[in-house]
Amino acid sequence: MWFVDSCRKCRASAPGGTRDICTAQERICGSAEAVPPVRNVSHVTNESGHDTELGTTAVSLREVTKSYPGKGGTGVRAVDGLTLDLACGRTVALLGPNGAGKSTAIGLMLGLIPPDSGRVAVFGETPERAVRSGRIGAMPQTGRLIPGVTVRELVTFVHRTYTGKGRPVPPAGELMETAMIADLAGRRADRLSGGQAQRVRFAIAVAGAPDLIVLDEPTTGLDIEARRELWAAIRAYAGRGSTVLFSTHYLEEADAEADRIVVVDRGKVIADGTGEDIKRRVPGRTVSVDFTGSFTDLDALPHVVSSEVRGTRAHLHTTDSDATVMALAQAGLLRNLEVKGAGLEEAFLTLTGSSKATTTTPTGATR
Ligand SMILES: Nc1ncnc2c1ncn2[C@@H]1O[C@H](COP(=O)(O)OP(=O)(O)OP(=O)(O)O)[C@@H](O)[C@H]1O
Repeated sequence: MWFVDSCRKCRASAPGGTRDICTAQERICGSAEAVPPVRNVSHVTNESGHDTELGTTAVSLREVTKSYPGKGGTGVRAVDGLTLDLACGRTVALLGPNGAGKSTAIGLMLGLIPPDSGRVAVFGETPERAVRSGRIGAMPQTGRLIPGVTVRELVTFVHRTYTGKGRPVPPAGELMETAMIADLAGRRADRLSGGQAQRVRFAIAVAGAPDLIVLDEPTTGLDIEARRELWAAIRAYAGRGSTVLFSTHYLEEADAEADRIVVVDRGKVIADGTGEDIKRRVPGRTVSVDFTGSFTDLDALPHVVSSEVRGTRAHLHTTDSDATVMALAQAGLLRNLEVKGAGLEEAFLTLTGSSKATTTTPTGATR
């Protein structure tokens, strides 16, 4: 059995550990699942009264692999030897192009998908046990709200399934306030806008006051205002000491909302750190010029990783801005030149090595 620094339950302490007693540690130690020890724990008490420890592991994946059968015997390796630890109390973004393995990784963490090999632990337990004990709440990518009931009826019903089960949960009214849906209480759940429905789904996901909430592309398809409102609700929840893991295609969203960004591609982690860390890893720059010609011509310029045209401005993401600028000059395209350091988007495109990767800006334009 693995144990944290010290624990009343297993009566063991890791080298250098203290004898402080912590109920959260007790829960973690109660499992036979292995999670690596984490040091320098500081405590946060969340709204539900549970101790959450910044620095203690909420989710641990060890060499996890998952393949799906494909046509003609060729399988797809969706998750490929993934090793990842998510610390309690943090907000983490899982970023990656289409088909990178984000949803599969989330399915593994939620116990919805069994791994082919490797080990998945959530708060030191199997995902299934963590889900059963109410420690994880999830908002999947798809799923309609039950028709024919009001928002209040739906949220109250889900809330009731969690009350009296040992975990303290906030009153249903407070839950609706947190999810910013109090004003929708009397509305039919199946007749809401996309953004309103997502906030109701968020309320359902947090109804059991989980310590970890997993959100699979929570803002996809929402307009700017709806995204802003959903994030206000998620942020309020995270602020109570809960761990948040979300997958997204919105790079700016990951940069703005996450303490840590984990970039996955072809089922592997290819970058991991803060938005600043990830930007620093990429020496690329953005070269912008006035442009009214063909978009595809720009991709062929030397060292251009990706390009886009917004209005009459072309923005070229390049790994060698000098060479790109020279080529633009030779092509007679050097008008109103501007050269800037790489943003997260350029970093992402360079790291995933593909200008064809589907990334989306918060304005909704997909490339
Ligand atoms: N049930 C399945 N059967 C077969 N292949 C699957 C299945 N689910 C996912 N895949 C494949 O596994 C790979 C990873 O898919 P996954 O949905 O995990 O990626 P993703 O990063 O979440 O993608 P997206 O951003 O498009 O949602 C893809 O190649 C996908 O086609």
